Amino acid sequence: LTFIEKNRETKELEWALIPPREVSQVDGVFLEKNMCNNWDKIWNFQAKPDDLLIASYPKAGTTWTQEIVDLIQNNGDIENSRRAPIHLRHPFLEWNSFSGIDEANAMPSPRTLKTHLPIQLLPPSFWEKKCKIIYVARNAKDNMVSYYYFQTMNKGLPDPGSWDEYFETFMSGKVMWGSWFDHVKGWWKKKDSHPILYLFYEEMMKDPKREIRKVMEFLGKNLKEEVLDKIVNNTSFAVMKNNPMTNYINDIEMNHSLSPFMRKGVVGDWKNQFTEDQNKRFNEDYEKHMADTSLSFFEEL
Ligand SMILES: Nc1ncnc2c1ncn2[C@@H]1O[C@H](COP(=O)(O)O)[C@@H](OP(=O)(O)O)[C@H]1O
Ligand SMILES: CCc1ccc(OS(=O)(=O)O)cc1
Repeated sequence: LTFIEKNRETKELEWALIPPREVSQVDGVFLEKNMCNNWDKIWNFQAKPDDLLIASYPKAGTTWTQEIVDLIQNNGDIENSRRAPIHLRHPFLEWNSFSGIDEANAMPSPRTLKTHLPIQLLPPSFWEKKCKIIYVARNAKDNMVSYYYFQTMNKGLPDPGSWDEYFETFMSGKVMWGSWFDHVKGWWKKKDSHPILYLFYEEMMKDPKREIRKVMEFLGKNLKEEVLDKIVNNTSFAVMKNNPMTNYINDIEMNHSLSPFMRKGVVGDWKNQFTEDQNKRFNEDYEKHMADTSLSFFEEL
């Protein structure tokens, strides 16, 4: 075996020995057990008026949005955005392994923070301080497929079982951070009474420059066209897949040989995963869940 092959084997063996995280609940929402045990600390987090929060359901395009925001804040300075891995640049509020709350508290303002919490579990200080929030959403079918592969490679999350099993788990909302339906609908409603920029993964794929401009305006910045073009290029899937500061390559809980963090980055991959039966069942359930919202998604481009 070459050194690289041996190293990979050792890493995979180490990964296999990491015990899966335990899950518990806060107000009926499944969260990692440490988060639930530390819930008071999370709930009582003190946001500041100039905090920016990036919120999403897991696997909706969070990292992509984070990198876009960071580059806009740094006027397109690529070197500066490569100063640290994305989870250190933007504390992951509720995630204990990265000590999200402690990192946020230690960070100088203005801070950019990340969360996957559903609207009803967001610490109230974000509302009290009227913090700007960017929410990114992705169509449920692609989001489900992406989450399934993420759970297969990430020991920070429960083992998803087979795809067929996972389909049922996701539809019932018994996944970490809760039901996709409640998440996207809750944040959609809140945008009418709070400064929330609601983005869609599919729109970002269709016209990245237009969506990046929206983020820039929301942040009150004014960048030249050439800087915007630079940001478009540097936040493409291909560039971010090769960027060690955005691809979680050094996270010991992730086994990228099972499924890379930067997996496919497309709209419509669900067609390669859903059976005809699952698609039919999904569409029926979807109609019921989404009957009470004006929110709609593209499932293909
Ligand atoms: N620059 C980019 N362009 C398009 N998709 C991207 C992207 N960066 C990350 N993604 C995709 O966004 C998903 C991860 O989202 P999150 O950051 O919320 O975990 C993954 O989807 P896939 O698993 O479908 O490939 C990943 O490949
Ligand atoms: C391992 C912790 C972790 C990292 C990233 C997660 O979500 S997302 O990629 O930002 O959607 C979730 C858990």
